[in-house]
Amino acid sequence: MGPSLVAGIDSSTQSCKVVVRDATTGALVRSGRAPHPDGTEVDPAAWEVALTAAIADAGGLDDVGAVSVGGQQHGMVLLDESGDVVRPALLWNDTRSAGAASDLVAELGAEVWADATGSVPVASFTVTKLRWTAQHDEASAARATAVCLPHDWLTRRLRGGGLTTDRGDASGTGYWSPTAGEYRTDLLVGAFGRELEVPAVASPWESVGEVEARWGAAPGTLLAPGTGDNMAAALGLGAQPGDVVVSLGTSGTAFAVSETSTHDVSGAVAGFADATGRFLPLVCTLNAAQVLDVAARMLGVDHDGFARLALSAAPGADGLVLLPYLAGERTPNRPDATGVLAGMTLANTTPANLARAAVEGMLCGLADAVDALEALGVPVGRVLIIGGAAKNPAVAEAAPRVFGRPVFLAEPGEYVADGAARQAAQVLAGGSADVHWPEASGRWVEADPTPHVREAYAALREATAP
Ligand SMILES: Nc1ncnc2c1ncn2[C@@H]1O[C@H](COP(=O)(O)OP(=O)(O)O)[C@@H](O)[C@H]1O
Ligand SMILES: O=C(CO)[C@@H](O)[C@H](O)COP(=O)(O)O
Repeated sequence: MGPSLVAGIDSSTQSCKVVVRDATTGALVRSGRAPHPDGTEVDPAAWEVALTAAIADAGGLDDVGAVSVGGQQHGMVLLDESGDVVRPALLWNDTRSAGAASDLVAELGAEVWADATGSVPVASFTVTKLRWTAQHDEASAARATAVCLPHDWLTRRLRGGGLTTDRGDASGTGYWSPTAGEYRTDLLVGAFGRELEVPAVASPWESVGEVEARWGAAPGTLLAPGTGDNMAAALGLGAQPGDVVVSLGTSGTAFAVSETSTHDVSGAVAGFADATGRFLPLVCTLNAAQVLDVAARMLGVDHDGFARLALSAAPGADGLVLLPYLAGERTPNRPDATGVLAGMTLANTTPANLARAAVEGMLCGLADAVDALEALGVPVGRVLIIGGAAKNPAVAEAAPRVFGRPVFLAEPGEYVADGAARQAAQVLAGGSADVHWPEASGRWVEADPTPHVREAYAALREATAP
């Protein structure tokens, strides 16, 4: 009998997490983690350092049969002729390429982009970072011979060479068509000025090689294709059409598994592919968990103290409203925006109301995201909440009020790493055999809706529109 364990990796914005699970039952056997450096431009070597530490923290890979990497989407990793990294990676939340995004959309028109790639590019998309590099870092552009994404690069490092990716992550580049399942080299060349080598796109349950011995893996340890972190989370949760997942990590995302592709010309909904052969319409904001981190720091409290403050305030924070665009914003597309605190009076400007306004502002951005999915015809049966900030009791209390419906609060967990592990289990099983892991557990949270909170937020959002 072969090994019965698999490892899933989540190389996300703020940290690297590893889970080791039983391939047959999905039971968690052990796990580990390590932090990533801050910043929106990161040397990929730092991800490898963190992966090495997280694997060690998780007790190593010597007894696992297959490994898969889920990673933050869109980040641009440029390689030279020798396969070395050319410049620090530009991450999904680096807004320097906003001007490049506007130019690319103006050159072809939003409809052409939405038709070709499912999405209208904003600063997050890899294609805009290629244009930015061609214009602002000519020396790096001249050296580059290949482009890949964070999960592609770590997969390459685990294998010891080669470039592979999957449908999910390829769909966030801006030069791959989820409907045709093919690269749009013309779009890459239009952005960068010439061709670059791109990773081969593996099918969902295809093995893309073996893990090199230097990682402490046994000979024959398989590598699964990996995928983007949101696609991996969908897989880890076992999301089905009708489920809308809201992830409150560094990014705030709302996404759903769909049998059909989407092509939103407004650009609000990105028409990604998922990790299983289906599609993953997704809305992403730049401002989620870190809004609460900053608010807690400003108030001089930890996450628990912050929750106590926010829970002690009434819904609506006595009229205090936070538009939380602290990192600029992606949806709506306002890359140069800053946060705005409105409605301050002598009476309502208290620590409790500030904490409440931060929670509500973050959630209102995500409630808008769910509305955008629904407006595109995505069915919203169940809203599931995951991600670091979902651990905060104030978020759990406010979410059903702001979303205006009961929400399913998934048990705190590493759903991206779990999804990667599940993909690894499927690859280990030979691809075609179905792997059945139990559904994610959690609890329903209900509360009376507070539409006045959404209305006050929408008024501020519109009043500050450029
Ligand atoms: N109890 C909590 N309350 C609010 N935020 C939290 C809590 N625990 C963790 N976080 C925040 O969640 C974020 C990490 O979430 P995670 O989903 O792992 O992000 P990512 O995948 O983008 O790296 C950090 O900003 C962290 O401070
Ligand atoms: O850009 C997107 C989705 O399009 C982000 O969701 C990134 O994939 C980063 O995710 P987290 O690190 O916040 O999980």
